[in-house]
Order: sequence, then structure tokens, then C-alpha cells
Amino acid sequence: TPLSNYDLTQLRQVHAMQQSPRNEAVAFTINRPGDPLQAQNFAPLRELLWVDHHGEFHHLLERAMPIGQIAWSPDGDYIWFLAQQEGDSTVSLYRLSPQHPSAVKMVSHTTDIEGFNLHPDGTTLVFWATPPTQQNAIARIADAPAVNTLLYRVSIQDALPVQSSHPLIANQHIIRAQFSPDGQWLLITGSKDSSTDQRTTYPRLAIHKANGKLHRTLNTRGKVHTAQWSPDSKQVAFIGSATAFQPTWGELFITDRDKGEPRQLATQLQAQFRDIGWFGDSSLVGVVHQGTAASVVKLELDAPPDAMPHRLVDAQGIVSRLSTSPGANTLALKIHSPKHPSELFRWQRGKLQRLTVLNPWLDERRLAPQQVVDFDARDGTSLHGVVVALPTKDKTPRPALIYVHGGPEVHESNGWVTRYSQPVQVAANLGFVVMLPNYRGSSGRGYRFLTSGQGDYMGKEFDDILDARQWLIEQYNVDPTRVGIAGSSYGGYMASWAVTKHSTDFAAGVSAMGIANQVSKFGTTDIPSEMHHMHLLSEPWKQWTWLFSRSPLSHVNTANSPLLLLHGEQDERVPVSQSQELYRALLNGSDSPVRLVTYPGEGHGFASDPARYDFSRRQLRWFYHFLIEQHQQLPPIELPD
Ligand SMILES: CSCC[C@H](NC=O)C(=O)N[C@@H](Cc1ccccc1)C(=O)O
Repeated sequence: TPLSNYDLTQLRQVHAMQQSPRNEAVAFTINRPGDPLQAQNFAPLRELLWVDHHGEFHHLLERAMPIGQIAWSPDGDYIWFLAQQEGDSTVSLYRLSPQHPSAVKMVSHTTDIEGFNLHPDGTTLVFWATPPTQQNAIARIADAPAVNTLLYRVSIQDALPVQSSHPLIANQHIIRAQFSPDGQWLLITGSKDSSTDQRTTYPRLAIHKANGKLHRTLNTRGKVHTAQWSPDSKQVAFIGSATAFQPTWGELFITDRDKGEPRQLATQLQAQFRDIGWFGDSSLVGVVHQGTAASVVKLELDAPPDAMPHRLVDAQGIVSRLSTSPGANTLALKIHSPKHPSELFRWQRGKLQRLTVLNPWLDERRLAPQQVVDFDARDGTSLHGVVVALPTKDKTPRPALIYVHGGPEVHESNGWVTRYSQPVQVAANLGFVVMLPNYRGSSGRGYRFLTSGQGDYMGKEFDDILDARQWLIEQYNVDPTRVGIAGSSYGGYMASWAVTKHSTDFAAGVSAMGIANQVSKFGTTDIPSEMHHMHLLSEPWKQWTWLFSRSPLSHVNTANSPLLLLHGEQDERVPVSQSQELYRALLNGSDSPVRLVTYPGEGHGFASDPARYDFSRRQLRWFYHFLIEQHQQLPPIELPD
């Protein structure tokens, strides 16, 4: 049986995972698939489980609920988690003993608790949440100070509900806080304020005393991802950026707690560090994504900065996260592959063991073969991608779909690439040759490649898509008149650009949450600085005309391929007005068949199963209608039963 769009809504995947401090057990959450035909809440439901050292699973809660962060207590006796149970007015902090699971509410606050960290002595914890504030319900003032998330410290003995009102740190927005293993220090990831631009683009790392007093600020350069204390509390390792203009994090740094500049490690690696952990006080383990592959590597801190790390785990899949515990030579890993979405694995004594099989029914589904491919762009740059296609002996040229990833600073790996927004396996089973190219500007190939599309929206980066298309036509016997293109956000921008400016090359497009007008987007997105400081490298008001010329909206006159626009009505990153602008222009100013579908309550990435299901079905129906059945007119409004 081929994989269906409905099957996609039923896939279970590992979400969060944490290895216990005693090494032998792992706590983890998995998403609980919903019914895509029933209206539902937007918060995803998750199950909480643990797997013991015999590899046996135990469900810890009777019902699935919206579960956030999970953590073991330092003694390994309890699992703590954030959830909003029935009757809770806010997201609260719970704990349970894996031996006698019955969840006890430990901390609640007047607002949602966003994260927490337990002191190693087990007596106190910190959590972060916004203070109770009164919103002006009548008028919103753009330059009014943003409400920041503050850090609170509470004693666990007083287990209660705590209504804490005296913040430990209140002069910035708290993104994360971690006690050092000796309990004396707090590593704070924060930002000037809670605006999305500040949080994602300009986060800061600082070391505070455990009483909240600032010890020192770490000199980070741009975006920062995870940061981890060494077991002896003397050093901090973090994944950051080499320059302030690096579009995303991915470099590994180490710094002393008390002095000195952060020192970059593994400088020769043209790759992206995605996660790190400590193996003792003098070595680190890291998840490294390189091209379309991933590995787990080990680094000795006394090695020269340009030393290549040594590969520790042969994962046969794409490792996305790891979890270590103090002094352990054991890892919990989250891994996906072309054959399965994220599953839980354990690496112990040099051996990798798969612990979960969350979708055994996938074995009964036909999955099309997936291949990593390499090809050259017109300027000689070597590019990678993934192709998924059913084998065929038929000599008739086939239709193709190119899925373009967003960002642009992410990349496709040779793992499980099928999701609601790009139902790759479903499309391949319908007879499409499917390609996912990593165009210039993608992550995973080092600083140069990551920054090589800067200042040139839809320039060389789009030439790469045209070159991918040409290569696919030649290598996979693709019909040049039946190539479709789809993507979300930056990928939606590319899809809209393709069917407007390059209508003759693309016979149909689906643009989800896509940018249509770079001029109006600047004034309406939640990340005005990021895009222009890390991609354009210039101020937009210095080049409005150029920006408009790089917008699909300015190429409506050359458009004649069908375009389906999908958009969440609450999208703050790329507001729905972007799709509305392009829809109106194409409807009135071109011969393109165009349809706009908006989804109430959904943002930049859909949360509810019914909306996701509608998205995948509409997208594939669109391509089937225009590229396989080769109709000229719009398909019916309603989807078939
Ligand atoms: C998936 S990492 C995305 C970070 C990126 N940041 C911006 O440059 C981003 O949000 N990209 C959007 C596209 C976009 C970029 C700038 C302003 C609005 C939208 C995306 O592709 O999701």
C-alpha cells in the first residue's frame, strides 16, 4: 500500500528526551496523533514515557496532554515536566516518580511557566515566566516596553502551588537558565527584550552567581543555540556563530567560566553543530550535520582548534539530538532515516541500539527509494540534494516536483523528509519524481556556503533551483513541461518567484506562507532586523526599488502557471497579507489560475491536524490536477472525500 496523506497525520515521533543522571534510563515524550477530521485545540498532545535499563517501556500518564520541557531530578528519583492539565489555568510544573507514577503539581504561576531548571542539591529550582501584567485592551502602543520573561527561584520543600512574585533576574528577557553542576552559578541565555527579532537574532550568554548577581557576559558574536556547563563547572561549551552576520548558528565554542574570549573548536569542519554534551571535563560530544549526512563526533579539548573531531557513532540515519549525563559514556539519541521518522536510540559501550518502533505499520507501506544526489550549478558550485522516486521501466517522461526548503538557512538531510507541508513519499507514490535541493545559503556546509547567497535575494540561490530542475530533467527522464515547485516561507517565496518570473519553466506551484513583496514584508514581519542584517546585509530603505524587483509581486505580468497560495491567518513571520497581495494581483493582472486558502488560528507552521491534513491534500491535489491530469482550469473548491 502506498503511504497516504491520512497516514502522515498518524505518524508518532519522539519529541523531547533526556537520559537519567544514573545513565540507565531515558525519559521521553512522543506526539499523540489526532483525528484530522475533528476540530481540536492547537496545543499538540504528547505522551510521557520512560525506558528502563532493560529496555522496557513504561507510560507515565494515563492521558496524553500538552507537555513541554521534561527533566530528571538530579538524584534520578523524579521526572519533572511542564504541562497544562485539565483545570489548570496556566502551564504548570509537575513531577512524578517513575516507580509510582502519579503526577503532583509542584509550581504554578499567574502566567504560563516557560521553562525550568533544578538546582543540583534538589532543594530549589528556577523557572521563567512573564510577570502578571495588565494589557491595555483598547490600544496597543508599538513603542511600549515589551513584557519580558523573568527568572524566579523557589524552594522545592514548600511544594505547593507557588505564586512567586520576586524575580531573581528581572533586567532582561530570559530564554533559558542552567545551574552549574556545583550549584554555585547560573548560565543565562537572555535577550534585551522579548521581541522575536531580539530573541532569535541577538541572544546573549552570561554567567551569574546562583543568587542572580551578574558575574560576566560571554562575548558571543551572533545567533546562539544550546550552551552546556562542563561537569566541573569551570567551562561552558556552546553552539554559536563565527560572525554577527552569520544567518544561523552552527560553530562550536568553549570558554572559561571566569575569563577570556570564547575559543572556536573544529574550525576546519565545513558543517553545522546541532547539539552538544560533555563526556567528562575534557571532552565533548557533538551532533554534526554535514551536507545531507549527520554523525556524532568526539572532541578532545586539548586538541588544536583545527583538529578534525573523531566520529563516535555510526548512526545509519540522521541524528538530530543527543542527551548525555554527568560522567557517562552512554548517549540517548533521536534519529530519523529515509525509512522512519524520529525514534529513540541508545549508544552504549560502542554499540547503537534502537529503543522505539513507534510506527510498526510503516513496514506495510510502500516507500519509494531515496537517494542523495550531487550536481553542479552553472557557476561550477557543487550542490547536493535528495531525490525520491519509484523505479520504473516506462520510457515516458515523468512529472516532477521540486520542494524548496525555507530559511534559507536550513537544509535537507538524507533522513525522513516527508511531512504535512512536503508529503514527499505520497507524491512519489503518485508517480512524481521528487527533488529537495540544498541551494546556496543552506546550512550544513560551513560558513562560506551559508553566506554565499547574501545580498542577492532570488539571484544565484534561485539559479541553483533552475540548475536543479535542468539536472533532474536530464537524469531522471522528467518531462520539462510538467515540473511543479512547492515550498513554505522562504521556500514559498521561491515557489511564487518560479511561477511568476519563470513561468515557462514551472508548470504549477504551491506557495505556503510565502513572501510576495519584500517591501511590505519589512514593515509587517516579526523579524525585520534579522532578514536584512543577516541576509540582505543592507538597510531596506536604501533599496526599495531593488527589493520590489526581487519580489514575485513585480513579475505578475509574466505569470501564467497555476499557483495555489496557502497561509495561516495568524502568521506573524510572513503575514497573510503577503499571500493576499499576490492573489489579488494574479487574479486581476494575469492569466494564471490562482487560488488562496487561508487557515484561521494557524501561524507560521500549522499546529492542528485538520489544517495540516487539508494542507497536504490540497497541495497534492493541485499538482495531480495540473501535472498528471493536465487540466487548464482550477480544480473544484472542495477536496474529494
Ligand atoms: C527555519 S530558520 C528560519 C529563520 C529565518 N530567519 C530569517 O531570515 C526565517 O524565519 N525565515 C523564514 C522566511 C522569512 C525570512 C525573513 C523574514 C520573514 C520570513 C522562513 O523561511 O521560515
